[in-house]
Amino acid sequence: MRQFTRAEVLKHCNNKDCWIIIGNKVFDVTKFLDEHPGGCEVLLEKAGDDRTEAFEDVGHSTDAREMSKDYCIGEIVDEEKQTYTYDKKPIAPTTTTST
Ligand code: HEM
Repeated sequence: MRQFTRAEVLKHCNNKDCWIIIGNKVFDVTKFLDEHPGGCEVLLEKAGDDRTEAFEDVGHSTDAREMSKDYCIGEIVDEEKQTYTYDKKPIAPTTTTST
């Protein structure tokens, strides 16, 4: 898989050339701008940036996650990989404690 630095991805930040980062993967969503059910604005407003939290906050469907694979062009270089908040959550919580 091709590797990119975050600085490199940030250069692709307009409607003719729009990349975003989700979960340390790099997506070229230029051709997807007109097709995104959530609109092109949300993709363009922080084009070139890390959109992991926003992507997760929307609660994208499994279909959406599958669809994103078509646009994946590589990943972030190892030195710049992030640990996201969802990485820290337990995968299968066995108890639900509310305080
Ligand atoms: C490659 C990346 C992405 C793909 C393939 C994708 C795909 C989709 C799809 C298929 C939907 C329809 C609902 C669903 O199936 O979940 C959707 C809705 C939406 N997406 Fe994305 N999305 C991407 C990135 C993003 C990002 C970065 C944002 C940033 C906020 C975003 C915001 C939204 C919003 C606001 C909706 C509308 C939700 C609604 O109206 O209920 N998406 N997206």
